Amino acid sequence: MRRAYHVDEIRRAEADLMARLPDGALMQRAAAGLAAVAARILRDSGGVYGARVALLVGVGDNGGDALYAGAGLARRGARVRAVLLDETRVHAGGLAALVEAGGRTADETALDDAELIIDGMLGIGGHGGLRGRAAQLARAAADAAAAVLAVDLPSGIDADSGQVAGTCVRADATVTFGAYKPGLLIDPAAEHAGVVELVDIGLSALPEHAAVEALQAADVAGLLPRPSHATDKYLRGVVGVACGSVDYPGAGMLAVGGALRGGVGAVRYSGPRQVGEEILRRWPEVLVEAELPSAAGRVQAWVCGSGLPADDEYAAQRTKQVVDSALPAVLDAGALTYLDDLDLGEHIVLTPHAGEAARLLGVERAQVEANRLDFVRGLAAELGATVLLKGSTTLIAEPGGGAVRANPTGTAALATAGSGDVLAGLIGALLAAGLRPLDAASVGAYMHGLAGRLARREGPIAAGDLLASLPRAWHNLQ
Ligand SMILES: NC(=O)C1=CN([C@@H]2O[C@H](COP(=O)(O)OP(=O)(O)OC[C@H]3O[C@@H](n4cnc5c(N)ncnc54)[C@H](O)[C@@H]3O)[C@@H](O)[C@H]2O)[C@@H](O)CC1
Ligand SMILES: Nc1ncnc2c1ncn2[C@@H]1O[C@H](COP(=O)(O)OP(=O)(O)O)[C@@H](O)[C@H]1O
Ligand SMILES: [K+]
Repeated sequence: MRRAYHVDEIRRAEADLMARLPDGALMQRAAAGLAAVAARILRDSGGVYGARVALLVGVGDNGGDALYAGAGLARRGARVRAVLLDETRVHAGGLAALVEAGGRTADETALDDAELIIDGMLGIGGHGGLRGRAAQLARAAADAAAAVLAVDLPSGIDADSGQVAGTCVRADATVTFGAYKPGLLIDPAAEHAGVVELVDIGLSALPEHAAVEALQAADVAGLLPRPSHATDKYLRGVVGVACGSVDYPGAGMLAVGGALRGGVGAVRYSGPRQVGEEILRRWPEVLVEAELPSAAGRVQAWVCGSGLPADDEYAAQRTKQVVDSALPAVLDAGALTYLDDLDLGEHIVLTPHAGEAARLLGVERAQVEANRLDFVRGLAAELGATVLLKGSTTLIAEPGGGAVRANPTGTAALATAGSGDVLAGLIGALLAAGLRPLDAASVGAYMHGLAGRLARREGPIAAGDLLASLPRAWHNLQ
């Protein structure tokens, strides 16, 4: 699991540790970790000795880290040049160490022939987007041929929210110190960080709950339902799917397809007769049941809403019956328009995209897009349900607070009609198999993204291709 903490939490943990260590020790640890990663990158392109390294050096401790790491590389024979953001404000000890090791200051032409650029302009002390010379240097780094290694985080991203306001450094790799920051897990900032490596500097006084966490492959493998030897189809779980309508039958098909790939023993379909007949033609193994959920056979969880129209009495009734069953359920798409007066709870997973979330909160879509972390937390708290906010980084929040999950497997290939229906079916199956709502939603998003990544290798994908690659995604984790 990758755990990320907010800047004020990291600062408190850092102060606790600094009080117990000699002056400057923490920066030395950070710089040593940074220099080790830089050396590894340079080794892959011909070695540290003689390599040309440019440092972008800001006015704070982020610049200090870069200078001490640069000194370490210079001692190993690298030709290190420091481009200072402000010559009147620079970490004096770091600059002295660099010069003593044979490095020197330079103007920004140092970027032109560098093999590696180390971005030490701004770390967790940064506020707002890059301005003036910092923005200019970020653009020059983007134009240069060198690989870019960010110190702690790419300069200019918002560490706490993952927002990017204006120009910001785009790194190939980031060395982050002590703990992840939410911005390293949430787009658009995460996308600017490249491969993120965590350097342990001994921070221990971090809060019990992370602000944001991201499941990794091993976590997901541990959560996937696995049938025991002596199981049967009912013990594995039965999921009910109340999706699809006469006007939108495809959404019902795709949700059923996702549910069939979610590790349950059986899928029951409840909906219009003609949609049920279509489903049976494609999947004879589905149990096609009554048109209303309350009349269907027993299930352990429901999926409802994909392909349900708004302002429709039958759709409202299907949604209400699913929620009234008090079973765990996924409410997607159309079902999100019928939430008034329903008794939601943590066991209900709502799956809005930013537009649907905006409508539920009575705000503009752009506001949600601009601060997805706050809005997913707010929506979960306000509606009293588990909320999965879809998007380039899908986020999942519980109504009682706690760590928000950020999905690490997203790919733009998923932005294709019907892909959300597959996701809803998949999460419903994981709920029926017994995963708790937060885990079902985050494992579902992880597998959905992984299936998208596998499928896109063969070319552009449609939602149906996700169904075909889900078993491969599953296999990859076993
Ligand atoms: N937190 C930790 O545990 C550790 C932190 N260290 C380093 O210290 C960094 C934090 O250092 P600082 O607190 O000095 O902060 P930074 O070095 O991130 O930034 C400091 C200064 O940049 C200026 N600034 C802020 N926003 C700006 C903007 N948008 N454009 C231009 N200038 C701007 C301000 O004058 C601010 O005081 C971390 O990111 C990390 O690199 C490490 O040295 C050691 C361990
Ligand atoms: N830029 C993106 N990068 C990664 N995933 C995305 C992006 N845009 C959308 N997605 C994902 O694609 C899926 C689209 O779902 P949704 O908006 O409900 O579409 P539909 O209703 O057509 O199925 C969601 O899982 C969402 O997280
Ligand atoms: K930085």
